[in-house]
Amino acid sequence: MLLAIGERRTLYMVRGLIILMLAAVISEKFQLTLLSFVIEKLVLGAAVAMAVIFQGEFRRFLELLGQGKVLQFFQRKPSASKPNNVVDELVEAVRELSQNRTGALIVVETTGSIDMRVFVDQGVPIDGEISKALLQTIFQPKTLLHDGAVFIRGSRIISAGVILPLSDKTFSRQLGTRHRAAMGITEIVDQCLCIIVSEETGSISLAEKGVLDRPLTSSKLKELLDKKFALLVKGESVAPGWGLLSRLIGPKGRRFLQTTFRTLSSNSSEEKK
Ligand SMILES: Nc1ncnc2c1ncn2[C@@H]1O[C@H](COP(=O)(O)OP(=O)(O)OP(=O)(O)O)[C@@H](O)[C@H]1O
Repeated sequence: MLLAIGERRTLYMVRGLIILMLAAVISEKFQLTLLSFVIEKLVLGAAVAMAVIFQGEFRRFLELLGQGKVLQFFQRKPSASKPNNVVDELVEAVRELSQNRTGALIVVETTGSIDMRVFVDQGVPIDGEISKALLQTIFQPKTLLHDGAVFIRGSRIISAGVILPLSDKTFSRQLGTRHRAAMGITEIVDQCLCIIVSEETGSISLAEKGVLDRPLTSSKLKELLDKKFALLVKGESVAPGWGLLSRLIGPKGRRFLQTTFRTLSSNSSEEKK
């Protein structure tokens, strides 16, 4: 229940915690003792749950703090960017799959790392460099792995045969479960895109945040992917896991945190000298 399985869900959880904290302050102000007691316990429980959810981020934060490199925490992991050849290999594979009417479903991680527990089935680990040949091979109808989605992180194919959660939205009859699965995963996980090649028509679609952009030509797909990853590289330098916090505190808050931590880091390096 309390797994951080997507930025949007996490955002709702943090909002919930903030609402609870506000309710605690208000009930205390109006001296509603019993309500205040209950809310206080709820806030405590929620805070512990959040600490468990973000344990990875906290651990990394404390490690970097100890090393006096806390600024690194606010820098985006290089995996968010995709070198041109990765997008090229991906688009070339999609173009040929589309020409041959070979169905395909590809989940591409954008910012941060997706908690793979969000997948209904995590599929079979591959951990191979992206290549047109590998993608085409996986989606050949005679292979065992062609059913399901391929999951891409950075420049690597992490797994194949991944089963995604389906969207509950009502669809045009033209769109079957492959498209529903693409919309389902992008509805609940913000930090991914999903590329779909229809087996029936060969049409290419791109799903993001539960919305399908279709039909696309392969050159349009390349344009969209290039634009997306260029934006990510230019984007604010906040660690993926903290994208949520960053959104909550806004640009002023980010500047304040970065200045504070820059000062702290320089103080700690001076102390070392
Ligand atoms: N939940 C899912 N997660 C991952 N892949 C799925 C899922 N559901 C279906 N698929 C893939 O989609 C294929 C079935 O596609 P289906 O024909 O129902 O969808 P479609 O959207 O009409 O696609 P197409 O246009 O290619 O026919 C399955 O063989 C499987 O590979």
